[in-house]
Amino acid sequence: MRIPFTKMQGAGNDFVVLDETRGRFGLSTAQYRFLADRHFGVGADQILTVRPAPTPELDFEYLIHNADGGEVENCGNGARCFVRYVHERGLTHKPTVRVKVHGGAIELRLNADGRVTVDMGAPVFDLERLPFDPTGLQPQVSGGWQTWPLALDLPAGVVTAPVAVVSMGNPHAVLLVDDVETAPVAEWGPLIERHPAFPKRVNAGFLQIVDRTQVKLRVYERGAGETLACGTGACAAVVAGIRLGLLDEQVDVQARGGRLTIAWAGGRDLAAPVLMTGPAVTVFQGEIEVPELA
Ligand SMILES: N[C@H](CCC[C@H](N)C(=O)O)C(=O)O
Repeated sequence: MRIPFTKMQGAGNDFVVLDETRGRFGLSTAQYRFLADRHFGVGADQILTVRPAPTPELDFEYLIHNADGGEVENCGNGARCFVRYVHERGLTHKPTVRVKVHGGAIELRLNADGRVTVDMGAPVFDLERLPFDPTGLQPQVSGGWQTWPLALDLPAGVVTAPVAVVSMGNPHAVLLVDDVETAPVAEWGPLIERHPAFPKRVNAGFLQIVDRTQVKLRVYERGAGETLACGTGACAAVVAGIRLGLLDEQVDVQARGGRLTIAWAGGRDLAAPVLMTGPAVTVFQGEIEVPELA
């Protein structure tokens, strides 16, 4: 099956975008994995799919599949690319669009300066909804909130990683580190991602606080490995930093692939939405022959 696609990136987190507004390709998990493969397919961290809105109050539906082919609840950098895509393709002329995602609905705005602002909705702290199973874990009080001491079984022995847990529709575990450049992302990331306390696995964020309005972040993403930026991860990290009493309400997040700005008034209202602003770039368009893969 020959499929047209658009390659996009948001702060270095890269995507294959598929237009299913006029019909579906009916791709299997293996075919999504093929599209994301950097040697045999196009190559991407996630595959984004544009579909017509399921209900009149929405403008589109937005599906996200990780590089491993699994469908997930939300993708922040992808959301910014999504709104640039639907404008560039003439699928809408509305500067702000409301989009259904697996984890709920989000609002996307294309700004005059070319950056994109996304209302990512309110963070979720309910452990069952995350989902996070705290059985056998004792929370550690930290700055008026809490972290959970995950035991990680490293070759050199067991270490404890105290993580803050929060959902942006998708699950995140945030670990404070002194220096992101020397943080054990490759070693600890996969162990946190697949830790038994996370029944649906988790995205693992490594957060360095520079000051109350600037942080550095690396994320070992569920189903994709370390990416150059993670939008929901940036939201989750800033939310955790604010709840731990370490950050102000607007924070610049420096990821390896670019800068995102996150704002959350959670110090006053935990149900406040998280607003994320950042770049969204179209890299190229193409077509690819996708083999029949069950
Ligand atoms: N790996 C994530 C999905 C993509 C999130 C990330 N690319 C973003 O920009 O939010 C998950 O499994 O929940």
